[in-house]
Amino acid sequence: MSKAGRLVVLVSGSGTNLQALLDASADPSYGARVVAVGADRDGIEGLARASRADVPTFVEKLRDYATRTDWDAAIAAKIAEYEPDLVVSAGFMKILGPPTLTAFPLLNTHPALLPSFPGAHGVRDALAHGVKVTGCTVMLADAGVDTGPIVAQEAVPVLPGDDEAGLHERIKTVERRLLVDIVGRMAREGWTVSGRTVRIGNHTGGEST
Ligand SMILES: Nc1nc2c(c(=O)[nH]1)N[C@@H](CN(C=O)c1ccc(C(=O)N[C@@H](CCC(=O)O)C(=O)O)cc1)CN2
Ligand SMILES: NCC(=O)N[C@@H]1O[C@H](COP(=O)([O-])[O-])[C@@H](O)[C@H]1O
Repeated sequence: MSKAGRLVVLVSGSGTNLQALLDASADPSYGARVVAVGADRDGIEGLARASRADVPTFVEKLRDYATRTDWDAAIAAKIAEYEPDLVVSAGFMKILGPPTLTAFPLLNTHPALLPSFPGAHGVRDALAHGVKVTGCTVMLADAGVDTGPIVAQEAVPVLPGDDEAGLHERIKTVERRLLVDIVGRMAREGWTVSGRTVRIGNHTGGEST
């Protein structure tokens, strides 16, 4: 059974999911704390949020490395410096390779109901398809793109006149609550993975979370 007290959170943008985790971890009973924040780019609000919270940060830019393999090795090594129990991808916009995936559990949050609309533009793609219901997904990442086992999902209605930004903000309100809940439960209760089923705690019933 895995536990998740030490979190490294990876961001690429505004970091509102990160901020929700920082706020939650201020309560010692939450059971997890953000020990570092990493990014693939600098000058983003997510890094500023970490600095304001006195959390160490690091940036590993793909363009600084000769190959993607070199970048994969570098970001995995940087993550390892902080000895995380769980890495949380919260708006991190790079696919992570085997050096990270084989060393740490990677929890990812995605603004669509996987397996629908995977990838970097889930909200845009769902809206373009004309769905009436979308949502968010928290999953354990594997080597694929948003193909890992699903931990939790929550639906969000698409409203008439929604544009991508407005729908995404509505999704993020739900997503932040879901991510904070799941990370906290994983940290306090641990989790197991059996095939595509993730069980948090010692549940032996049919539920998957
Ligand atoms: N091994 C994995 N790593 C990551 C996953 C995953 O499922 N497996 N999820 C992503 C987050 N994500 C969706 O939730 C996602 C983010 C970005 C992309 C993507 O196509 N990225 C491109 C570059 C895009 C850019 O730089 O703007 C790329 O990596 O080449 C797909 C899915 C986090 N990591
Ligand atoms: N496919 C990855 C992806 O689209 N991730 C999404 O980026 C947003 C980041 O918001 P934040 O930086 O304010 O937390 C979140 O909605 C997250 O699900």
